[in-house]
Amino acid sequence: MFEAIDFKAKDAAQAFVSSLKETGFAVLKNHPLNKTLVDNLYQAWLDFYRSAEKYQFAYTQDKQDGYFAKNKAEKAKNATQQDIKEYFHYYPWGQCPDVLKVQTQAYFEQASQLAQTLLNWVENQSPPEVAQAYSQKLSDMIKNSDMTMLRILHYPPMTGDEAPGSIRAAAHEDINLLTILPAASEGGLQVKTLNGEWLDVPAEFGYLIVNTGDMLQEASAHYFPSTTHRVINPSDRIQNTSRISMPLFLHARPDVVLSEQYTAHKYLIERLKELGVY
Ligand SMILES: O=C(O)CCC(=O)C(=O)O
Ligand SMILES: [Fe+2]
Repeated sequence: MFEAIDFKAKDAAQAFVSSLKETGFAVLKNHPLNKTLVDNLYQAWLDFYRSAEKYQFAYTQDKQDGYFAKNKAEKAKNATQQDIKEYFHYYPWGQCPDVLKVQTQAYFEQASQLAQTLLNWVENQSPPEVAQAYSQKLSDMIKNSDMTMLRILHYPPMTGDEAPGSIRAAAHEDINLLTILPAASEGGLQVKTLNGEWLDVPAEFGYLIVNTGDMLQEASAHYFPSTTHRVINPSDRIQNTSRISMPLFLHARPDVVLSEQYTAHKYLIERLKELGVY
């Protein structure tokens, strides 16, 4: 089970960073995200996904903003089937339906600010030998970055016609530095522990999931492990239900050196190619 960390506790930063180190993720309670705003966004984006308007926002390969239809959805590295999902990549500079813009931008700012705070915690709590190996301070890696992105996902109700073996989101690791993931509208998210067990993550707004992405793993020479996670298909009881979720992916500027081998840009492009979206 999870031990939730109280975001407002005195030792929160230390507890948070040691959880990332031990498991690649952390569960935060007493977090500052706004439930009403998130609920409203889930409903408003669900309406968008139910309309044909979505097709006017198709993503472009070079910028990666906009709508990814189900048949364009990424295929997790090493997975044999595409995920059963459609999604939208929101960047402040990118495409967004007018009716969703104000609230989506408000949430983007709220979640980005929290992500920055948490990255500062990681920076301050990194052991000296790890911190010395960062090419620049973690907080500088995201300065003026326009790569941080909000992904709004819609997992449609299951129809029974899904390709055998396909799953809402196959096991994967996130590409970015840190991911901020409020409870989805339904359960299904599981994270893999370091001893290989799948653990159900609570889908209650009070618990916020934060996980390490591959770029932080790379920048820390694997001191911080990047968590493997997935979204399993619903049981019979909720077959007819859509699922909406909204991870924020905190990204470094493209020029940032992560390791001897990679800049953030090189790393991202390599990963997008593996996912079949670039
Ligand atoms: O839908 C979720 O709960 C998780 C989504 C996810 O892991 C992702 O899009 O990277
Ligand atoms: Fe993910």
